[in-house]
Amino acid sequence: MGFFDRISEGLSRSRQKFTEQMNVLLDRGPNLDDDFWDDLEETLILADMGGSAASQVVENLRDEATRKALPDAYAVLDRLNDELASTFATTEADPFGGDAACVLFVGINGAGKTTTVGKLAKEGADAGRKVILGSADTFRAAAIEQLEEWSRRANVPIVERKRGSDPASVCYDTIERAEADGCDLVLIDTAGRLHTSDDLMRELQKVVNVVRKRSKAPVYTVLVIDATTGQNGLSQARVFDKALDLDGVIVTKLDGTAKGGIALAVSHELGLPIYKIGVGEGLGDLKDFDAHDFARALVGEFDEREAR
Ligand SMILES: Nc1nc2c(ncn2[C@@H]2O[C@H](COP(=O)(O)OP(=O)(O)OP(=O)(O)O)[C@@H](O)[C@H]2O)c(=O)[nH]1
Repeated sequence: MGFFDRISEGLSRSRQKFTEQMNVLLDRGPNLDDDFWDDLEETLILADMGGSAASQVVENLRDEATRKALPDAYAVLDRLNDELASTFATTEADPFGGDAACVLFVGINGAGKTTTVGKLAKEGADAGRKVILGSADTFRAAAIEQLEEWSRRANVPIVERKRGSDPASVCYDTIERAEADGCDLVLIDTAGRLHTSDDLMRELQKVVNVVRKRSKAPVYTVLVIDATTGQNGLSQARVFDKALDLDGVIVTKLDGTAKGGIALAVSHELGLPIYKIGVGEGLGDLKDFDAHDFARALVGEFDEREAR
């Protein structure tokens, strides 16, 4: 299955929900009155795209329509994909682009951090990079074993300490070993924690600070969000970003959720790029993020001529 088809299949539930709302909107005819714009904004919000992104998208389309570039609702919906795509935050710096990088994965319990680290280890090793894993999730014994298993699958080394060790010191050791062995991609898994737990967030700040001070390679702090948590993902992102000054986001479990719009909400509101998306549990189920493909998979393709 091709790349776009895989994302498209994953986002089919999000798309179905969106299309149903869109059909209700179009049943009223193609006039661009106030009700149309209000309903379009509501449709975007219902698709979990967040109030900030939804109002920006509607404002831009409304501006274009006023300039007569978009004469009716069919033309507006035909433009929607491009407008959504351009609402995602972008960046030049890509931790997985090939340059040396030290990447810390943070997020709530079960978001998919360990699985994502494992998939990235394999992807990096297959691309000929010298990868090393750090298991700074010293809280859950199973997490250490899980990461060990991924290190075997990807055939990359792992630095680990016994359960209960200080996570910051595991990071320190991982970076030392990476530098000694000439590794150019350091992937560090951290323990899942609720963003509402102040103590655990402070512990994570310490871990991030140690890594930022110690690593010679650029450090990226990446939030892993489970798409199925919907708007809660936006609350998580706000708190993690405030505490850690995030660099970007990876959105997992986009397969089978109707809440794929959360990727846009987080990226737009916090100005964070989406580095990758997870569309399944398997090794090959982590995809590069492409805003146009994502928007197309999220809302479907509206054919203006067909609708007329
Ligand atoms: N369907 C689906 N499942 C995923 C995806 N990514 C991860 N998972 C599953 O989500 C579950 C939790 O993943 P983990 O990687 O253990 O999550 P974690 O964030 O490391 O969890 P903690 O260590 O508790 O913080 C596992 O069953 C994974 O297989 C994805 O993109 N799609």
